[in-house]
Amino acid sequence: MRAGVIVAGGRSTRFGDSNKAVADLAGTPMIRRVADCLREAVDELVVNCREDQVEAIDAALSDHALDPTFALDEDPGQGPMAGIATGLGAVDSEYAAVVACDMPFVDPTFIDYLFEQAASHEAAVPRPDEWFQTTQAVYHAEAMQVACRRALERGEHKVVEPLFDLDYVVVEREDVLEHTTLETFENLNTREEFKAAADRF
Ligand SMILES: Nc1nc2c(ncn2[C@@H]2O[C@H](COP(=O)(O)OP(=O)(O)OP(=O)(O)O)[C@@H](O)[C@H]2O)c(=O)[nH]1
Ligand SMILES: [Mg+2]
Repeated sequence: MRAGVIVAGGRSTRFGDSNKAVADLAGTPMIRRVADCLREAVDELVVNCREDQVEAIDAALSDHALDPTFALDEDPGQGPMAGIATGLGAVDSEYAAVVACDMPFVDPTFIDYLFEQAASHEAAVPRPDEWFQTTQAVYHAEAMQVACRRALERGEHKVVEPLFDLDYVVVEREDVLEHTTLETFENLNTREEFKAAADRF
């Protein structure tokens, strides 16, 4: 069993006043596009968000084959790492792919590859450039959850911080490019980026 966790508890400030997770992207809410991609790679789906987002996200994912469950931020606005921990706390599977709600081009074959790489380790995290792509990575759910909670207790909010407590595999650029394209990491933040991306579906 493999899980997917979509992290969607952000405030979408660069997008304006509305929740970008459910914003229309070429006729489909963005988060539904992410769930559709994950459907090819996982058996269960958890959506992490704030309580006030549930109704709209649930509607955006209505009748989805993965039948998502929600994991709500108790203390909203603590950043993506807190959301990752909350989401991972709700999965049944040993390993979970964490994907941000604003990555509508996520490549399921690459997610498969990350699951393979994470096996017998505690995480597989792509590093296509100088940054770790911690919101498109596969984690041992329990181990990462514990590491996130520890990092938060230390007052750390950077998502790389819990990695250093884990046995993690780095999927370097060359390896990334052998299995997918950089489009998989593209994340949409502004209305302009939405408009430009919509033309590609
Ligand atoms: N649970 C949770 N998720 C978050 C939080 N902040 C960001 N995220 C999620 O992390 C991912 C990447 O974050 P951003 O691209 O910065 O999204 P955002 O924070 O909603 O948008 P901006 O306000 O424009 O930065 C998105 O999937 C967000 O939903 C948070 O405080 N809590
Ligand atoms: Mg943000």
